[in-house]
Amino acid sequence: MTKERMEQLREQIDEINFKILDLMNERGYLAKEIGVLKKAQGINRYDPVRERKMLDRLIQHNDGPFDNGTIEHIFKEIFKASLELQEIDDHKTLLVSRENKNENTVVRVKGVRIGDEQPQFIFGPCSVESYEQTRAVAKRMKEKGLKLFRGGAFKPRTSPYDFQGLGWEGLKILKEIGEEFNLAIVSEIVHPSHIEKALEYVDVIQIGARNMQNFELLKEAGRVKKPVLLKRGMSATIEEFMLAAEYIVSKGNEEIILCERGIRTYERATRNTLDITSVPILKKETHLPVIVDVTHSTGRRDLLLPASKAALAIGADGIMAEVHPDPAVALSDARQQMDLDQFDSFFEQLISNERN
Ligand SMILES: C=C(O[C@@H]1C=C(C(=O)O)C=C[C@H]1O)C(=O)O
Repeated sequence: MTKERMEQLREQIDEINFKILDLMNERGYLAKEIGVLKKAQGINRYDPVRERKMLDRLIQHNDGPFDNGTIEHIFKEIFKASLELQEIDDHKTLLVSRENKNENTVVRVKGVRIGDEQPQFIFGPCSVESYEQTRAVAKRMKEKGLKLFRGGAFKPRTSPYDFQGLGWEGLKILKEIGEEFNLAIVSEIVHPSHIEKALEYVDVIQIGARNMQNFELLKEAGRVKKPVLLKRGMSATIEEFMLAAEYIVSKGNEEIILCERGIRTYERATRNTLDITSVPILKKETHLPVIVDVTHSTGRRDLLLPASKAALAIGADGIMAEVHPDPAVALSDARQQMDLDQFDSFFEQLISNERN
């Protein structure tokens, strides 16, 4: 008997659920229409006075069993959801989003296709310190058939007393070595007014983590026809990272490589915390290639190989890492760069892992 009664009651609840659902959606359409009218008149969508009046009237009519606080709470949720519904129509689809463009963007640099099937590798010293130091790394890369060479000439350093890079002199060295070994040069540019001139020297403009929200720099990089390697800011959310890329694309340059380089957390065992799941998230949310900088994220030589394997396994389009002929005397990042022998064994193990 009680069992039957319970079934009956549940049936009634089910019916009421459907009625509430239909009424909620009917209400949603009305709220959306009000949203359109408000937008046309340029008035604020959120109207707390109207909300207060509605809540007061509802409470006056409330005969229980729910108490007034609960009714207020439930209806406030409905108002909030209606407001969100009004705003969804207004969200422009980002140009960098998969929703806007389904196929992968493939960035082509000197015959290398980044974001296509094959993973790609960008190696080189943290900073260009001299012609000889830079050339030694480039030579080793050439021997491996590698094409993408990184090297910092303009170095945004935390301390003004640390090595600031060789500047234009460094870019000249990179250009010369790039020509000698037919390598593509990836180097950071820090000032919007340098972008134009840098086109003569680099094949990929890097925008570093500290400049991810330098909006003038992003806009300038968006105005040129040159691939951009955009690093995630040290404390940037994935959404902020995507919006930084949007700045570049919105100015006309779609050739962007996103680079996850670790984020700042409380963990001190690594230099930064490699946010490995940002890779599949960015691949899903955007159509841009995503690479992982294993050097800056981990800050530890012993983690370069496992972090690289993890990055490729989770879907990264490439790996970036730092190599120096004599890391102990390097002017920047001495503790985390690989020497040439370590580089040989790192790369050998990485590609044999890829082959298997
Ligand atoms: C729908 C409106 O816009 C918003 C949503 C409300 C609602 O869901 O009832 C109420 C006030 C506004 O914050 C409106 O102004 O009527």
